[in-house]
Amino acid sequence: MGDQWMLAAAARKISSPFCCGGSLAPEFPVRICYRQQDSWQSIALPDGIQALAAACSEASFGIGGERVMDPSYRKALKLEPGDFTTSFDLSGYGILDEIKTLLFPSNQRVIPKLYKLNVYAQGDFFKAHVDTPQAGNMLASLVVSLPCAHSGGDLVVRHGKKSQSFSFGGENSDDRIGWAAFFSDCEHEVLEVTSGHRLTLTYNLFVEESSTVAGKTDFSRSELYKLFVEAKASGKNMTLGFPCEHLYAQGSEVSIPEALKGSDAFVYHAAVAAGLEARVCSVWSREKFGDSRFIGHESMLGKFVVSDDCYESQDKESFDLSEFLDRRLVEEWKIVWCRGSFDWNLGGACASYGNEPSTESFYCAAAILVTIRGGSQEESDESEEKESDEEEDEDREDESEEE
Ligand SMILES: O=C(O)CCC(=O)C(=O)O
Ligand SMILES: [Fe+2]
Repeated sequence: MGDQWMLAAAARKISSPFCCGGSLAPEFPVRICYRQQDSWQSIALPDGIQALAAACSEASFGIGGERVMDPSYRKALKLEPGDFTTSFDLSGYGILDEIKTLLFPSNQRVIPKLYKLNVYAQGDFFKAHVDTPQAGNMLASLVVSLPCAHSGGDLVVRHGKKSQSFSFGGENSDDRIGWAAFFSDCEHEVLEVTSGHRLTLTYNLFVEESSTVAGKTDFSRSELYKLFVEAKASGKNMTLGFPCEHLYAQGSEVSIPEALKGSDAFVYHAAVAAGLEARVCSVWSREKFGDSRFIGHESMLGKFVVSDDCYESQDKESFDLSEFLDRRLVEEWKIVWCRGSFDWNLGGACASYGNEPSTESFYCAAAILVTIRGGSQEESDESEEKESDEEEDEDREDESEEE
């Protein structure tokens, strides 16, 4: 089916950002009240940063289930939310509205939870990691850099082959607030602070379940939507598969479509807007957790590809999940993958470097499956067989073209 390449091309054209940021001048000095042993101290930034730093403790991070203090990977100071209060009011500056517009095209309700205060002094940094999902509905992270003179300490966020830097330091860093938000599965790092103090508040951004408010983004203006409409009118029966660009928290307790991020949400909503049935499947490996099965079953994120079945490799050593996804799902479930060459990001970030230790929460690969119901079942079986033969041929052709 040639259409699948057109659908793939249209899906690739969706340019939904994976991060965003900005800067603003606070109307009033930002105050911080922090606990110092048995008393509380108050400072008005940018003054008092040395004393605030002295009240902080060293910041840890997670490798798998372990909490690690390793100054060669992360060197920074922290205060827990219970140990400080601040006059900085996130809702007062329109930052969340901007994040919602750019990162949440399906208009989910976003709830920020203050996570930490961090001080990065000269020579401090945080190497590449992803933010450990605190729950399935934690989709993004927000860093707010408070007024404090410093240089260096850029935040670099990566998503696939793309990368974006946010620089809060340099001139005016003592009287401006800088911020950056990104989907938490995107790898990011804080480069070394070369002078002064980089003072940040970090927030986890959660979406509220069943909070999608229709009408903000018009999905029907996209080329993808038009192709979905054509596919629906074609009378064919088939299931189109779109590998997700983002990773998703395993065991997510949020139901679709709220849990979807950026361009993945766009694909889902364009299909639904075209009157098609869309669902999300996800795949993960339990290998690192003492159970070497590849499992697919019902999840709150949506239906797994393989429903309640467990897929146990006959030969665990040679089991290749990418192969499984690419070939067996095409052969057995007749999924027509709409994508160019795709490197399944099989939760590469899972259970490795996180900002928190966790063996329970990790990210997994996901795909959006769009079902087109056209003719009768008999016709559908025939056409599916034919489709799958043709599409395998095309797949092979495509691969050889790309090589
Ligand atoms: O401070 C920043 O820009 C990012 C910090 C971070 O990645 C974290 O605390 O997990
Ligand atoms: Fe982080």
